[in-house]
This record gives sequence, C-alpha cells and structure tokens, in this order.
Amino acid sequence: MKRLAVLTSGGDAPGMNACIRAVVRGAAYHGIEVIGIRRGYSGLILGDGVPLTSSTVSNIIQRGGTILKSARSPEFRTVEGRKKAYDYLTNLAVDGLIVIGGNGTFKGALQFVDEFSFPVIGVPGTIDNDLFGTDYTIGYDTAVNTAVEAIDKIRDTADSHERIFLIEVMGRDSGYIAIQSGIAGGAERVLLPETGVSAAELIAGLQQGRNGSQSSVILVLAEGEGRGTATVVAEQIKKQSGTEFDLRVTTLGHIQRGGAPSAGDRILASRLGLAAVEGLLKGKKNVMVGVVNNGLVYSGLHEVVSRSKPISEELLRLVTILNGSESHTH
Ligand SMILES: Nc1ncnc2c1ncn2[C@@H]1O[C@H](COP(=O)(O)OP(=O)(O)OP(=O)(O)O)[C@@H](O)[C@H]1O
Ligand SMILES: O=P(O)(O)OC[C@H]1O[C@](O)(CO)[C@@H](O)[C@@H]1O
Repeated sequence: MKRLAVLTSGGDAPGMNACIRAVVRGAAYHGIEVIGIRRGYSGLILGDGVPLTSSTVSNIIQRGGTILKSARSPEFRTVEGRKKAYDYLTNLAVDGLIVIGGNGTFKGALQFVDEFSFPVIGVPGTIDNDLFGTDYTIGYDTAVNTAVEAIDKIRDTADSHERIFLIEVMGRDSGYIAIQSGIAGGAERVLLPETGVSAAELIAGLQQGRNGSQSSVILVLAEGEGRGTATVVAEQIKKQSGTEFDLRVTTLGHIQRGGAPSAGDRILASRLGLAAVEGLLKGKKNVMVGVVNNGLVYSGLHEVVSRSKPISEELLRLVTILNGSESHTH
C-alpha cells in the first residue's frame, strides 16, 4: 500500500480531528502517503483532495469540528455521483479509503464497495453513538459532557423558580445522549424512542412528584423520541394540563456537536484512526473498526448498517430507579 485517502462525512463530531491526525501519523509510520478529501463524499465527487503530512496535522488533536470539513452529499446517493467518486480515487492512485462518519456514511460506503469493489474502512464518528459494532462513537462522550453541563445550569433556574424544564438533546434516531446525560444530570425523567410515554402518563408522573417532595423537575427528551420537538411535547402537556405546571423548554442543539473533544474522545479517535490504517495494511476491507469491551474489533459494514444497538436494559432500569418516583413495592 502506497497511498490512502481519508474523509469526514455526515455531522461533524468532536474528536474527528484527532482521528485524522492518527490516520496521517499512523500512515506516515508505515511509509504511506495520505490524501485528505474535503467535504466528505462531495469532495470525492468534485475531486477536492489535499495531501496531508505529519506537520499538517500538528496542533489539531484538541480542536472540535473537522479540518477536512464535512457535508451531507445528495449526489453520492446516485450511481452517477459514486462513479465520479470512483474515477477520482482511481486518478489519485489511492489503494484504500478511510471514511469517518455515522450510519449514513457507512450505507454510502457499502453501496460504493458493492459497485466498485474499492477497499474501504469505516471509523465511527458521530455524536449519536447509534452504531452497531462499537460501544462508543467518536464525539459521543464530549456531547454527553456538554449536555450535562447545560442540564446542571438549567437545574439552577428550575430549582430557584420551582419549574419544570423539558430539555431536548440530539440523537436523530437514538436516545443515547438523552439517557446518559439524563443519568449524569440527575433528570427526573428521560424520554426516549425506546420507551414511548404518553402525555397523560407524563402529567400523572408530574402530579405524583409534586404531591411528593419534587418542587422542580428536569425532563430530558431525545430528539428522535418520535412525537416531535420539545416544543410540540410541551404543547401536548400544556393542552392536557392547562396552567397546572410552570413548564419551560430548552433545545440544546448544535452546542452538543462543538467544542474541544474530551480526553476519552481523543484517545478513542487516536486508537481507531491507527487501527483503520493498520486494518487496510492487513488487507481488511469493507469493515468498520470499533471498540467493544475496550478491544479493537472489525465488523462488516453490512452488519454495521443493518443491525441496531439497543440501549441496555440496565441503563433503562437505572434511570427509572434513580429518579426517585417509584418504589419496589409499587
Ligand atoms: N443509502 C445511501 N446511499 C448512498 N449514500 C448515502 C446513503 N445514506 C447516506 N449516504 C451518504 O452519506 C452521507 C452521510 O450520511 P448522513 O447525512 O446520514 O450522516 P451520518 O453519516 O449518518 O452521520 P450523523 O450520524 O452524524 O448524522 C450522506 O450525505 C450521503 O452522501
Ligand atoms: O447539523 P444537521 O445537519 O442539522 O444534523 C443534525 C443531526 O445530526 C446529528 O447531530 C448527528 O450528527 C443528529 O443528532 C442530528 O439529528
């Protein structure tokens, strides 16, 4: 192997830069050149590659976002777009492609591999943590920490004003950020795609809490919960309960995707970046490298995109017990 290409695709995630650095330095260690493709699959189609060297990736391990920029590329969903991408990679004379992204990125990669038999290795980079084949994705730990910091701050107002706050966190189809930030932020309730709860049940829970000792409440809602945005859910509660509760909504939004990566994300990204290069060198292709039980594991892309990673029953139980509203005897 003489030359490889790397790109970041889908939503950016804190730690993507640490991963690019590990790919470039890992490749340099093995005498391999690296071309960085700008703006994900769009850059492959438009032919936007730049050589990356060890010095290009100095001083980026601590930076959020991605120096290669990211994009969601509608054209890569077409066979014509993917053919252009293939032609560009062939022109560059690269022997393998490393794609850092989420579920959609790997669906695209799989399509590409099926059509052109080009060696691709995926690295899980998304704050959503919704990928089979890895316990954690790059960016998730930082996003959870950002959400917890925000929840702590909102709790001060919730407590002082004896209010109910409905806080929406990211997670397009999954509740990972919600459950972990909810546990760490001491939320009274976490609303997830996995555990549908009606407005009537929510209201009953709020009434029960108020009749007990709860004077303020934090509800954490996963973006992908299914009913709509936090504003929609708040409207449902208000419609059915009238002015009974002093309810406020906060949507955390993209602050969860930005900022310096946590130490955990930098280390995960560094391990996975090197493992992607060394996987290609060992002849692995059409796989994603992840960490399972703290060991490096390569899983087939087909399995990664076709299987889900459910939130553990243990965490679901934990959040219910620790919110303090139920006892074993109920
Ligand atoms: N079914 C598909 N076929 C071909 N390409 C796809 C497919 N799904 C996604 N892609 C390509 O992958 C890109 C990234 O996918 P997507 O926007 O879903 O983000 P993602 O990788 O899931 O990341 P995140 O979890 O951060 O949103 C898309 O913009 C598109 O170019
Ligand atoms: O920034 P965009 O393109 O609006 O994407 C938002 C989506 O991306 C994610 O942040 C994942 O990267 C999801 O949690 C969210 O639904």
